[in-house]
Amino acid sequence: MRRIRIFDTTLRDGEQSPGVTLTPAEKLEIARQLVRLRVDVIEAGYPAASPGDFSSVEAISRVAKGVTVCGLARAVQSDIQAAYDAIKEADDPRIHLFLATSNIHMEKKLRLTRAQVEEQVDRMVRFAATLTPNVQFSPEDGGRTDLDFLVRIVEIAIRAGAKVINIPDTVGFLLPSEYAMRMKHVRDHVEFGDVQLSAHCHDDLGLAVANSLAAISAGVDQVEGTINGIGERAGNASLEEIAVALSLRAEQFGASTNIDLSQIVRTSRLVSRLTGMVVPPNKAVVGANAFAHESGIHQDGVIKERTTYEIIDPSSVGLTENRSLVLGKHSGRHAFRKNLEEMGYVLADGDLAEVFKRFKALCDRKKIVTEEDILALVDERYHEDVVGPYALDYLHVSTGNFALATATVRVTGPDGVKEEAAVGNGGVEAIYNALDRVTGEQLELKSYQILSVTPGQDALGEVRVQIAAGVHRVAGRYVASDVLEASARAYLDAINRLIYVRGAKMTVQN
Ligand SMILES: CC(=O)SCCNC(=O)CCNC(=O)[C@H](O)C(C)(C)COP(=O)(O)OP(=O)(O)OC[C@H]1O[C@@H](n2cnc3c(N)ncnc32)[C@H](O)[C@@H]1OP(=O)(O)O
Ligand SMILES: CC(C)C(=O)C(=O)O
Repeated sequence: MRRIRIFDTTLRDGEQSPGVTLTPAEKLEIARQLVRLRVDVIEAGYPAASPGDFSSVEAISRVAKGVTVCGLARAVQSDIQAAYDAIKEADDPRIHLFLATSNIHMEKKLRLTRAQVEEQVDRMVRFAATLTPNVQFSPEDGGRTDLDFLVRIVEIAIRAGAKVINIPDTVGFLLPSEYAMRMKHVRDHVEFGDVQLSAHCHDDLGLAVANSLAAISAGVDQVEGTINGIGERAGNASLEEIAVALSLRAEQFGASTNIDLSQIVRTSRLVSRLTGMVVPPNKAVVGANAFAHESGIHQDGVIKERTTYEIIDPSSVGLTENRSLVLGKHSGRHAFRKNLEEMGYVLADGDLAEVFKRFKALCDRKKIVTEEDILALVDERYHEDVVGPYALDYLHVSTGNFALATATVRVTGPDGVKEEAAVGNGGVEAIYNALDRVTGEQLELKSYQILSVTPGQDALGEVRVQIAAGVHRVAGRYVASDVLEASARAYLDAINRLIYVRGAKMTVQN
């Protein structure tokens, strides 16, 4: 059986989702989980994009062992050099460079002729190959590139030293049969030798996974995608869907992957929490309803025999019942550490002590502490690595059903401690008006969501917000047992990230 290599670009193309800004510590945590998931390649970011991106990719290269770590670069020397400098300590560093080859991109965006693009591909792939033997080249918008020209470009890239050729359907335009034909055509018309062929699909027509699977049937060696299908516009191919489809229908594809399917649900939840991108309930494999049966006939069938209506065994993708851990206010550090290890988290002593302290505080407020509660506490630890300029010291909200709500906040910021009060139509609006006064920011609240981390009246509430300020759109989130406190802190988190995105200094502990 052929082995398909899984190339994860959650940290690069996934982070290109509007509103998603991951901190270096959050990226590192996702990378660690991708190693547990056993992906073959982690595209860790775009090192030339910013100093923050560079240092995240560098940190991931040092920590993510046993996988290929890849950095993206335009076909320009400075991007390629930055990519190499960031990944050079990885076990297997890969430079991924791209240059658009469709007529529309060459004429309107790059303003280059075909001859110039050919020359630049040749020169830049050769340059990348002087830095590392593991060079991947992508003719961007390969899905809309003239086929003869595509063949020509692939020949040039291979001759110049590329070891992986990725043909992206950058704008998600192709149908599965067309994408498969394109892959076959390239393979049939170019001498590949041991060079790998790769697929990279976008979901503009909802066909990213179908196109990726069609490419596998057509013989590609590698597929690229993201966890939960996040990414530019409508997103990328969902890696978890591809991995499960390949596992379930291995005979039809004659292919398998190295993915540890039991890590899928955990990975999906981590990515959703850290990116703030909620997984739709009806999403295949990882949606909340993916294994829920509503109608009587289905329920009857599943009770009699699960496989009447379930083609995937939920436990195979790591979906275990939310077991209530036998952990409470009388539990000690050892039991807590052991439970965390069973969930896949191995924390350093200092981190463990911090999470344990929060766990004890939570036990005072909550009767039953579940696995989800503890995962939320662990995630919050990473979350606090964003040491932006603003921190909430004090919050008081007064609200009812027939008067304006009032909120008083005290915030430590770049100019010291400030206190403000404001009114609003509800508690949250009052808080946000007060925080706007404290920070002096002109913000537009684009979205606000409260999610219950666990069931029950004493559940932890997670608030996710998206704010816009000028050209920037960023997300913030916070988990707390009080939703008004979570609302305030999520908003401040978004403001801190906004400042980070604008290039302000941020302290991060790796
Ligand atoms: C399909 C994809 O997902 S591609 C990856 C997308 N990811 C990103 O863009 C990462 C984040 N990007 C960034 O931080 C910035 O865009 C940077 C640092 C890469 C470049 O920033 P700037 O130098 O300010 O350029 P800007 O983004 O405005 O414009 C892009 C320039 O690169 C050129 N360019 C675009 N693609 C390529 C390429 N593959 N190789 C070489 N040049 C390219 C454009 O033609 C344009 O050049 P021009 O300034 O001569 O017109
Ligand atoms: C950089 C390339 C591979 C890309 O992301 C795309 O074309 O969608």
